[in-house]
Amino acid sequence: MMNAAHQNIAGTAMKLEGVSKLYCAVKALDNVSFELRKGEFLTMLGPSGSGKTTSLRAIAGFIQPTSGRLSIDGRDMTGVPPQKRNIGMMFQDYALFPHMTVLENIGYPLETRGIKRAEREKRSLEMLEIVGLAHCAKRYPKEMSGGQQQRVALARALVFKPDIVLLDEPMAALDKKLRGQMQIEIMHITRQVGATVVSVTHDQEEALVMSDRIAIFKDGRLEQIGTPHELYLQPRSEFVADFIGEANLLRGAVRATDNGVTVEGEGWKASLPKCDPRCAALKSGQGACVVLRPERIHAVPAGTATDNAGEGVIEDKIYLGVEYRLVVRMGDGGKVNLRSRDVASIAAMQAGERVGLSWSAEDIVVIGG
Ligand SMILES: Nc1ncnc2c1ncn2[C@@H]1O[C@H](COP(=O)(O)OP(=O)(O)OP(=O)(O)O)[C@@H](O)[C@H]1O
Repeated sequence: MMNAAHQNIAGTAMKLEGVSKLYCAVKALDNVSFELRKGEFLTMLGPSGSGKTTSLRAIAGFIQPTSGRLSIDGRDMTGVPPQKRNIGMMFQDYALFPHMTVLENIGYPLETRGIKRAEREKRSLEMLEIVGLAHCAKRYPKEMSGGQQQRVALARALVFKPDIVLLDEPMAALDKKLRGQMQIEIMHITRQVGATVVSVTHDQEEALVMSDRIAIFKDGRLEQIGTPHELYLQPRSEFVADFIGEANLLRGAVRATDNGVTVEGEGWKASLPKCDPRCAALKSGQGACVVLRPERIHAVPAGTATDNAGEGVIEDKIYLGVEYRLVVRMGDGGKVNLRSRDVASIAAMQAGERVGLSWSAEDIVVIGG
């Protein structure tokens, strides 16, 4: 994660203001605005067709936005071709040159920038050291493993100190175990050299592991941008709540009471006290969605309802070592998942029995409308 000193010296690396891209009737990007800070690792996450690649291509200069403005380091990028943008790129297939050695591959962007051979080799070797492959300088890409090739590609993307490095599905070609290792390695290397990174992925875990902030895309729109923690604790839409981490989404009706506001469904009730600022956005008679994270729900004896509680029937009880997972069927047939480390009390509960669920008002998110 970015440390405080890092944030203080950081300025704005890139700014998107109302960027849209139309392909005939398709809005590949719809009025996207956000700022990227220097030294930040931002991941664009979203389902297929949500606009991640289009954003990456617009930043790289391969496509021009239909409207809006994109600036890098304060410079308007309208009409600036890719080769005139100081951007490094790493693709999922690495795109290393097979006829060049590892050292020559890394030095290639320096060569195209007119850097002399001795300086090129010195800087390429320094980068090879940073990615831990100094012993492989004379090898050819085909003599390297997938993970090693990826580190060479990363070194090539970083060697000329680009303003921004773009990573396009960087782990897609790696198996699951190597992917986990490389996520951590790429994160460390890019932070070590102070790179500003924009990465694209479908993989929620990868986004959570590597990013300072995550931008969540849906249908060409930026749904929400924030730190992994913010997105998990304060999702602003059902989509984001469901996309980041595991969530129970309970839909119910809003009712104003003497004490505050409740949202109620069949067999459950969530209550916010009058002093809670969230009450202001909730209007009696409207629908709302209550987001409950599985680890924030407590299993209690049935019939001990409070202001923030529900009741249902245990459908599955699964022991996972450090915790139990319970699947509880609610009155309307919907299911609630909970995870509990209170192994002793859950062990006594049986599938088919009624169980109470309780939570505290601070641990829920209420999405109105
Ligand atoms: N060159 C193009 N011509 C027409 N439509 C396009 C073009 N490029 C993208 N689109 C459309 O724009 C929308 C956004 O596409 P984009 O490739 O940015 O999505 P994505 O989030 O990167 O998806 P994926 O995860 O599948 O790569 C999609 O509906 C896509 O079909």
